[in-house]
This record gives sequence, structure tokens and C-alpha cells, in this order.
Amino acid sequence: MPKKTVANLSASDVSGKKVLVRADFNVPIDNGSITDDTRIRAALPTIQELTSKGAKVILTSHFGRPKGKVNESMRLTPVAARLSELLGKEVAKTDDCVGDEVAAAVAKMQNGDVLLLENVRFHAEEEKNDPEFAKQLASVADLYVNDAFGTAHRAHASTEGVTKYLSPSVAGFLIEKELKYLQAAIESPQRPLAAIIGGSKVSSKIGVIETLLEKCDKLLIGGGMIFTFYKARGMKVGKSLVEEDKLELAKSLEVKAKERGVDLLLPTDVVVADNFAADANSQTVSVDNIPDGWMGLDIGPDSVKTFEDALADCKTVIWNGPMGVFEFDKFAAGTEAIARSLAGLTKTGASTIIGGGDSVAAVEKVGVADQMSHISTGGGASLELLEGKELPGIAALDEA
Ligand SMILES: Nc1ncnc2c1ncn2[C@@H]1O[C@H](COP(=O)(O)OP(=O)(O)O)[C@@H](O)[C@H]1O
Ligand SMILES: O=C(OP(=O)(O)O)[C@H](O)COP(=O)(O)O
Repeated sequence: MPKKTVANLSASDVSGKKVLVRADFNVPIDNGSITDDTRIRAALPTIQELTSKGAKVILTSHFGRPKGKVNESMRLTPVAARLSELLGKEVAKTDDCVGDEVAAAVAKMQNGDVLLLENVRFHAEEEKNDPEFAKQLASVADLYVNDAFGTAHRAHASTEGVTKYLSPSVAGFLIEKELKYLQAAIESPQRPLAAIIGGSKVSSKIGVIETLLEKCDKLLIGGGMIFTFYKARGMKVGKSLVEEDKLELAKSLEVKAKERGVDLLLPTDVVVADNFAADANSQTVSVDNIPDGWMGLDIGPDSVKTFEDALADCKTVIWNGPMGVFEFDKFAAGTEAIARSLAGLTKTGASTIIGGGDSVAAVEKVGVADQMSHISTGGGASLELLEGKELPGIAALDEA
């Protein structure tokens, strides 16, 4: 069901109104400095739309996993500072997200002002989706906008609970954009549709692989999970990563792909290392020739070529998870080649979608992030959406 969005709100719906906006400001911070402000910039269109229409914008977000207690290193103070710079206006911040201090700060707001509430996960009630806490959060506002795509798969007080106390409850522009690309890719893609799945754990990607087998024309698998597939075929994988309890599952996925006529491609050569380290000794071998005691840490050049050929005619490509241990330069070539290949595909008019998490870091490392059609701001959320799951933070919003 399509959801109501900020675009459906008229100036009179929001002018002079207090709008609680849930954003995902869970950004990487190192020693108090934000190292990647993508998620903050992604929230700006919604904030600016609301302030330009005369709303008082009250922002709420979590940061990290403080487990329901105040944690000084997880305050949102650096986010308020960065927001002030990006918006070109003062963004005040409270020391808590509920209580008298918040009520007083909101009472002082003028139309067009922006206020940031402290990390909502300092209260255990947030993750428990406690109704009383949700009511308290909602009490300072007139209406609700959820733009926290990265947290939309969590049914928490600030993402789901508050919608029961605020009306209207609508989606922000970021959630609208994420749904537009991710849902279209899976529900009504331009074909051929290819998915590239990498990363380290079969167990965490199994749901998405199963769903993609129903939808894709081609499924390319790389990363650490390929060795579970090889071992399931009875091949030797040396010291490579294997999930022993997923061998049967890997076999059944290959059978399912055949039955459905999906082209399931596994690498034919790999770069192996004599230990898991940036400076390990390495060699490229065929996958049926992995030496005892060595571990596969990247896909090899023949596999890159096979993957590139398979992708060449695709009109939609979804990518989630690196092809190898790209954090180590020696084992980054496969991931980097796929990133470049996708950048080239975008130029041919294909829709290229990066499903969050480590693949985003990879396309940024290669410098081709701006050459992708869409880069999701949610790792877990985009995976759940691609798996066909309902995201509670979106399901709870008003229908259009
Ligand atoms: N061949 C491999 N062996 C071990 N780890 C790998 C391999 N290929 C990729 N990885 C690791 O997988 C990690 C990314 O996994 P990610 O996409 O977050 O998903 P998940 O761990 O849930 O499968 C990266 O840190 C990368 O180093
Ligand atoms: O960073 C996030 O998730 P992601 O790493 O899956 O993209 C979100 O802010 C959600 O955080 P959470 O997984 O602690 O609920």
C-alpha cells in the first residue's frame, strides 16, 4: 500500500505546527568527529521542506546501541553541530529526549526552527516500544514524519509506537526514495535483473538469496559465502570460511536455481592467502585447486570477467556485500572491479542499486558512489525489504 508522504502535506497542514521527525543519525563517529555524514545529508530534503513551510521541526534519532542507559560517547552533540552547518542555521539540542527540558525547549521554538532531541536509545523503553514512552515522545508534537529508513525495520517507540499518538503520520522524502528504488527493483524491474550477493555469512543472507531466486534472472554470488557452496559440492576449500550447518541449504539453493531457470553464478577462480592478514602471501587458483591450509579471500580475474559478461546486458542490478576482504588492498580487486563494472552499467541506462552496508564503503573507496542509480542508507533495512518483509516503521504510517 502506498504511504502518505511529506509531499502530501500542504503549507497549512504544517505551518506553525510542531512536527516530530524520526531520522537515522546513526553515523560513524571517530573521536567525536563524524567520518561520514551521508545519513545526515539524506535527511535534509525533508527537514528543509518542513521548515520552508513554517513548521517547527523536532528531530529524534538513536545513535549506536547504548542499551537503555546514558552513554556519554553516544550523545548526538556532533550531529547537532553538523546539522547546523548543513542547514546554515542554529540547531539546538536537548540533553534528553523526553521530560521538562524538552517541553521547555519546544515551547521556545519559532516557526522554521529545528531542535534535536538526545539519543532516544538512552531509554530502554525505546527498543521495547513501550506505549507510555511513545506517548511521552509524541506529547510535544502535532504530527509525525518518519524519514529513518535505516531503522525502519525496527518496531521501536520512535519508529512505530508514536504513530498511534500522532496524526497524520507520514513518510519523509528519504523513505519515499528508498522505497521507489528498492521496491521497483524487486517488484517491477527492467529485465534482465541481476543480483550480486557477497559478504561473509550465508546465514545472514539466506533470506534474501531465497527471495531473489524467485525474482532474478541472474544471481551472482561472491565473498566468503561461496566456500559453503563449494564444500556442499564436495570440493576442498582449505581454511576458507565455511558454515558447516548450511551445507544442505547451499545444495538446495543450487537445485532451486536450476528449477527456476535462474543463472546462479559462482566464481571459478579465487585469490587465496596463507593467513587472514593484509600482508599474507597470496596466489590465484582455480576453485577446484585450493591448497590445504590456504583460505580464499577474493574472487579471481577469470571470475571477474565471467561476472562482467553476465552483467553486461542487465537492465537492473542489485548489489549487497563485497566480493572479498576488500578492507585488505591485496584482496580488494574483485570488489573494486565489480564496483567499476556497475558504474559503467549505469552509463548504459541500467538501474544500479547498492543495498547498504559494506558495499557502500566499497563503491566509495573506488570513487564511483556518484555513478550508481541508488545507494541505500540502510543495510539491514534494505536487506529486509529485498527479502519481501514488511518494515514496521513504514507499515505504521498513514496510507495515501
Ligand atoms: N572470502 C572472504 N572470507 C572472509 N570474509 C570475507 C570474505 N569476503 C568478504 N568477507 C567479509 O565480509 C564482510 C562483509 O560482510 P557483510 O556484507 O557485512 O555481510 P555478512 O557479514 O552479514 O555476510 C567484509 O568485512 C568482508 O571482509
Ligand atoms: O546502522 C543501522 O543499521 P545498518 O548497519 O544495518 O545499516 C541502523 O541505524 C539501525 O541500527 P541498529 O541495527 O542498531 O538497530
